[in-house]
Order: sequence, then C-alpha cells, then structure tokens
Amino acid sequence: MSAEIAVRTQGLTKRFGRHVAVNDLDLEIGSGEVFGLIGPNGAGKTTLIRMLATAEQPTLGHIYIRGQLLERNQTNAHLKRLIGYLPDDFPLYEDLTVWEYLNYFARLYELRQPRRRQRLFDVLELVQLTHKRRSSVASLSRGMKQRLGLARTIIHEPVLLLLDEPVSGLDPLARVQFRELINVLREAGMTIVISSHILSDLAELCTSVGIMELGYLVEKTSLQQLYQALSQQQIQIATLGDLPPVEQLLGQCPHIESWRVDPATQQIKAQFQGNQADAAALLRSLLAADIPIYNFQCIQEDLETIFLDKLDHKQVS
Ligand SMILES: Nc1ncnc2c1ncn2[C@@H]1O[C@H](COP(=O)(O)OP(=O)(O)OP(=O)(O)O)[C@@H](O)[C@H]1O
Repeated sequence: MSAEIAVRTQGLTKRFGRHVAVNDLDLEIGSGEVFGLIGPNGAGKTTLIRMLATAEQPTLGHIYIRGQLLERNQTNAHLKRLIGYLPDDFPLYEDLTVWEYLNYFARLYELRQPRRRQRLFDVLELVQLTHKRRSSVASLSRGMKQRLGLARTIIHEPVLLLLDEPVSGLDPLARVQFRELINVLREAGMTIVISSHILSDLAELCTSVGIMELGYLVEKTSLQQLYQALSQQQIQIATLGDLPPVEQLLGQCPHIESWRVDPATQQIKAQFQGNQADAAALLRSLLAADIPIYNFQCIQEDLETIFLDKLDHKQVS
C-alpha cells in the first residue's frame, strides 16, 4: 500500500440538534485501500460518508482529501472531481436509456466529445452493460441498476469512491458480480470506502475495516489483524463417557483458556488458542486416556460472529 493518505479526518463531528451522529472521529485511509465501514443501524456510517462526499457539512473538525483540506462553505470543485459518491438511495431516471442516463451525468461533469463517448463505452464495458445501452433504465434488474449506479459514480474518473451500502438488497450472484467490479477498480488504483452491515461481503473485499458504534470509530484495523485480535477458535468435544475426565485433561492443556458444557447437548465448548498441531495433540491425549470421543471439532469464528459476540453490537440487522 502506498504511504500516501487518501482521506484524513481530524476531530470530525456531526450533530443533528442535540444528537451526535459522528463523534470526534480521527481516521486515516491509505491510498489504494478498500476500507470497509462496519456498524449497526444508526452508527453514523452514512453521515460520515456524506461528509466525506461533501453532501453534509461537518459541525466540527476537518476532512483532508489527498492532503487538501475540504473548505467549509466553499464549492471545493477541484476536490469534488476526485470523489465518486454512490448513496444508498441514488436516483435512477427510469425513462432514460442506459446510454442517455450515463451521458447526462457525463455532461454534468463537463466531459467533452469525443472523450465523452469513449468514456461511456469504457465504463459500460467495465460494468458489463454495453449490451444494455439502448435499454431503458426501468427494464434493468436490480443488480444491473446497481452496476449502472457505479458506472455513473466513476464516469468522471474519480480517485476516491464512497459507496454507501452498495450491495444491500442484491441477490448472491449480483453481489459476486459487484464484488468483482470493486476488485477491478481497486486494481486500477482507486481508494474505496464501502459501508455495509453485511459483514461477509466486506470480508472478501476490504483491505481494512473500521467499526463504528454510536458515532464513534471504535476500531480500525486490517481485516487480518481483526481476525487475529478478536477471533478465537473453539473446540467442541462430545464424549459417550463422563465429562470430568475430559475436563481434567482440558485443565492441563496450555492452549485451553476456558470451557463450558452446553446443557442441551452435553458437549464441551472450549476456547482454544493453539494451532492445528496443538489441537491434534489434545485429541491424542483424550484418546490415549481412553475417553470415548465421538465428536472433536475446531471452529474458527467468522467476522459476523466476532462482530456480534465480541463487540456486543446487538443492533445489527
Ligand atoms: N438529517 C438528519 N437529521 C437528524 N438525525 C439524523 C439525520 N441523519 C442521520 N441522523 C441520525 O444520526 C444517526 C446516524 O445515522 P446514519 O444514517 O449516519 O447511521 P448509519 O450507520 O448509516 O445507519 P444505517 O446502517 O441504518 O444506514 C442516527 O441516529 C440517525 O437517526
């Protein structure tokens, strides 16, 4: 990753009346990152993205895009050209054809001919809608409409993409297609901020994530670090025999932090910190003690479980 900082906020705060939607937020997003913004409903993700997109004025604090300050109460036209913003409820003019729709936005961005025409073809090709260019927007599937929205967002060749919940409501295939598109844009060098509460979607896309709650950025980390810091493995053990001998061996294992017995199934669920060889050694010791094990399973928690359980975000829908 380049050392260049694409987005920096300092003490960024947004209040709506007495309600603080974004609270004293300091954030740095490196150039070329795909930064996932995770958080439950009402955490402040949309408000943050809207401020970055200049669609909302901060109450306090500063935003720098590629080191340049977004000036309060100014048009910031030169910085706006660097930004592509896809809101979660972006407008689609359903009566227009796909070409007319994109051409309209290209003209708003003052792209001149013949470059405009070429840019439209390039973008349509990228979002795989070239064959639909004469179709009305109304006739597109939801996934196609979302790709058209993305095409509109990148028509002026921004370097920073702000995508608010771009995959919500898409079916699994459309999500995969959208993800592939994001990867292409990332490889082309764009910095991408993408919010979602569909955590598994972000997990496959992002180089780093920020977790928001109640307007605060409570965590910013690479996805790998998040897994390492927060993920714990669990080992589930079931025996046909008595539980105390199993518990005695678990107590002697240096990689077992704690365990509990599931009252419904009588399975032991142990928090495990070791690697695969450590797990194999534990299983060997159980079998060597003649314990009639019929289930021994290592489970790595996924991001969703980590998020819900460890960070205790109860509101995620
Ligand atoms: N224009 C507004 N006026 C008053 N309150 C607002 C306004 N916009 C947002 N809020 C409030 O600010 C808080 C943060 O809202 P925001 O939409 O940024 O959260 P979010 O994390 O994007 O949520 P979601 O995942 O539901 O989109 C919420 O409590 C919301 O009600």
